[in-house]
Amino acid sequence: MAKEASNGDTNAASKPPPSPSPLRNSKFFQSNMRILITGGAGFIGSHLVDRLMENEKNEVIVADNYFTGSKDNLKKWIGHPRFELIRHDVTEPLLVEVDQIYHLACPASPIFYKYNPVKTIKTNVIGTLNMLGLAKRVGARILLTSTSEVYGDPLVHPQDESYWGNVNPIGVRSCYDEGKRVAETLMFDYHRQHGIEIRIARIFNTYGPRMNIDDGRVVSNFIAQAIRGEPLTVQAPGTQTRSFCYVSDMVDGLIRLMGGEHTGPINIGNPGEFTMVELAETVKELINPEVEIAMVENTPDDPRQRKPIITKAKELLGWEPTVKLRDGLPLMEDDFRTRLGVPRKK
Ligand SMILES: NC(=O)c1ccc[n+]([C@@H]2O[C@H](COP(=O)([O-])OP(=O)(O)OC[C@H]3O[C@@H](n4cnc5c(N)ncnc54)[C@H](O)[C@@H]3O)[C@@H](O)[C@H]2O)c1
Ligand SMILES: O=c1ccn([C@@H]2O[C@H](COP(=O)(O)OP(=O)(O)O[C@H]3OC[C@@H](O)[C@H](O)[C@H]3O)[C@@H](O)[C@H]2O)c(=O)[nH]1
Repeated sequence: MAKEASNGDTNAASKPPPSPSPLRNSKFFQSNMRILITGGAGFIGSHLVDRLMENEKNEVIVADNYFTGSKDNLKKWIGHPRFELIRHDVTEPLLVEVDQIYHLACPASPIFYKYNPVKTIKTNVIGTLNMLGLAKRVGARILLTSTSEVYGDPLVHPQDESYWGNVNPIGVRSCYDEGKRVAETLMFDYHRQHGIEIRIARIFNTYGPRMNIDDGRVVSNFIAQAIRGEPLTVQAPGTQTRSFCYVSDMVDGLIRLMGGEHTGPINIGNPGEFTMVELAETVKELINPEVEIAMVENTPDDPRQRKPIITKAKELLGWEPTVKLRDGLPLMEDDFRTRLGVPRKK
């Protein structure tokens, strides 16, 4: 006779072992890639979530403290069986079983990263250490979204990945640019010392729908100002340059980098280079020819020029941007008009 099981079921020993849960056979458990995105409620992160969720084999977990991000950016996925959202600050350890980690968590707009500089550097250093610790523990591949700001105020122009940069270590931007430089160092030390699979993207200025309206970055400022009919605030001298990448191109580059064989660092950005006066004139022409352009005071240590060389991305990832600034700006305008409640004039 079968030995009585503790639950009183005398037939327990003769039955096949119970399957852990009937959900095992549902779609949820058939995923073959479990992906953590830190900072996934932010601008780039939420677009990355959208793209990764399109693949039914992916299960996506977002960890975000909502400092500059919002649940609103993820509302279409909340409740989806392949999606989880965790309120979590990366300066604290996190344990989740994942195969890949996209580590984006960090405020990106200068006004936000300068707001609490000690927290920004903690996020970059302790946050990256925690995510590397997680990658080591569960054997995950980890991608860091580093930045063109590691080149500082570059003395070499345009910039390729071999340039070591010109960064002020004690300036008001250092919490971010030195923070990201340490984060890159940690990535390579974990790779060399512990064999962790790492990927580093050096992202150049990215724009698109879902940027915070009062984010403070130049493209979101100019578009919101043009829609509201306010002067476009060009920070002096206006001859400083940036190269702007549309967010869908950026997400494509990040996914290719994660899926490829190269650690990086690899520049991901659009080499089209514009002065801030040129950008203001383009926004004025496309969105509101009536607005004025006003020259205002700049902030310390503003890099004077920035343009990526993307030969590595082209050759190693088969990636290059496809959306020109003139095509991307109207797509962002639509989103800003909807959120500001200001429809286009007929
Ligand atoms: N957008 C760009 O032009 C650009 C350029 C270079 C690099 N990057 C990098 O890409 C990443 C994403 O940038 P973004 O433009 O989407 O910025 P964002 O501010 O919209 O998103 C950052 C996200 O990280 C979250 N976050 C911040 N600190 C956190 C913490 N301690 N713990 C958990 N979550 C935290 C925020 O709440 C937000 O959701 C950042 O790492 C940024 O440095 C962006
Ligand atoms: O209203 C504005 C805002 C900004 N600017 C100028 O526009 C340029 C770009 O400034 P942003 O604040 O958009 O961004 P920055 O290029 O300085 O930094 C960004 O670079 C790369 C990323 O890591 C970050 O997203 C962010 O730090 C600067 O020269 C700034 O002086 C204006 O002329 N007017």
